[in-house]
Amino acid sequence: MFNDRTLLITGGTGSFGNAVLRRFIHSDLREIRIFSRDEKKQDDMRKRYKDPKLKFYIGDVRNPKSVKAAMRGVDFCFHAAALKQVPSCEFHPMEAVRTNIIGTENVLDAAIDAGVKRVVCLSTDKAVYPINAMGISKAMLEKVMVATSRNLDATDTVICGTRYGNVMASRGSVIPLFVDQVLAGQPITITDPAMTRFMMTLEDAVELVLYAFAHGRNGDIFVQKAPAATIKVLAQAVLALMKRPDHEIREIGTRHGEKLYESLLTREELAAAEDLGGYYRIPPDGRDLNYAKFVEQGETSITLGEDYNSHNTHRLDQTGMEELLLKLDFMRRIANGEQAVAEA
Ligand SMILES: O=c1ccn([C@@H]2O[C@H](COP(=O)(O)OP(=O)(O)O[C@H]3O[C@H](CO)[C@H](O)[C@H](O)[C@H]3O)[C@@H](O)[C@H]2O)c(=O)[nH]1
Repeated sequence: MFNDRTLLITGGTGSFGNAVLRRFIHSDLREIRIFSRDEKKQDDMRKRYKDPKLKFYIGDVRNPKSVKAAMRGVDFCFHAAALKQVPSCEFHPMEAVRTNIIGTENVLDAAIDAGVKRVVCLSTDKAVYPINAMGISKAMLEKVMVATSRNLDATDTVICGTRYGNVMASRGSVIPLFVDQVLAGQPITITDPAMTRFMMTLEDAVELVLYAFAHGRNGDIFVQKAPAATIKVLAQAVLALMKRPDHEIREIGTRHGEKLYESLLTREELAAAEDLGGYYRIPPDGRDLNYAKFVEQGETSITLGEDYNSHNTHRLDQTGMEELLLKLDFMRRIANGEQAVAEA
């Protein structure tokens, strides 16, 4: 699939980078470059994989020089470096601007200059109708990606993107939190029982990026269709698997910057998207900067439909949620009464 080429993963020490490595360390890639700021995590990875194919680059997407140096000789790039925490971006929005927006510009510029063949940028459902600084900065990442992709005809580079929802049981997320609360004998805290979230595994996220890698044209954004569940059903499913169905559940209310449901496609995008079965392809807007088209003429089709969101997608009941949870190694261990640590 990779044909003896070199892959660079920005933010490669995170859970996505690790999932890619678990899958492709023994593939036909010649070299995998891990680019991140985190010396300690790079060292842990070096020890864990012990593979000469892996090369480590200390750097920061905010620093164009460091990105440029790592990009030389690269064929493919997965751009996963980001500030992802909603609260920290909310209090430090300019940090999100520097990493998620300017950092993306730096990565794309360096990739184009280095003649990288394919770049896939990772975004999130929180970028759709964004209400918090993290989502807004990721929406701008997408805009930077699409705008840059318009000018690539004379180059060898294709850049596209993916959007995915919450990764189930990632470290610091709600599933390991519920598990810890049960094990500590504390009530499970749920924000709003009716709140819904898309449910995706880390492997789903890797699949989606590979799909984009294989099929993406300039400016495309790919979305995976995914089921969703209410937080109440999620809590009940976790308790059932831990054989503690009567454990106390406490409602704490919606947190700052949080939505009742997440959207993966706006209705405007859904009207233009290509349905590929398990995925949607959102093509870039092919119009040029002709203000008459933007300002004086409209389209009626887009006002009729709905967006694609975690309220109107396939809804899991408790049994479905339990089945999905059991696909996670972490949750299988917990259900067996073993100790387990959530994915980084
Ligand atoms: O004590 C809690 C904590 C969370 N939730 C609910 O569980 C769902 C998922 O919450 P997570 O904290 O697991 O995930 P978020 O959707 O809030 O976002 C998380 O994933 C994002 C990436 O998409 C960012 O990394 C973000 O900072 C991180 O919190 C939400 O509906 C939330 O309201 C509860 O019911 N109880």
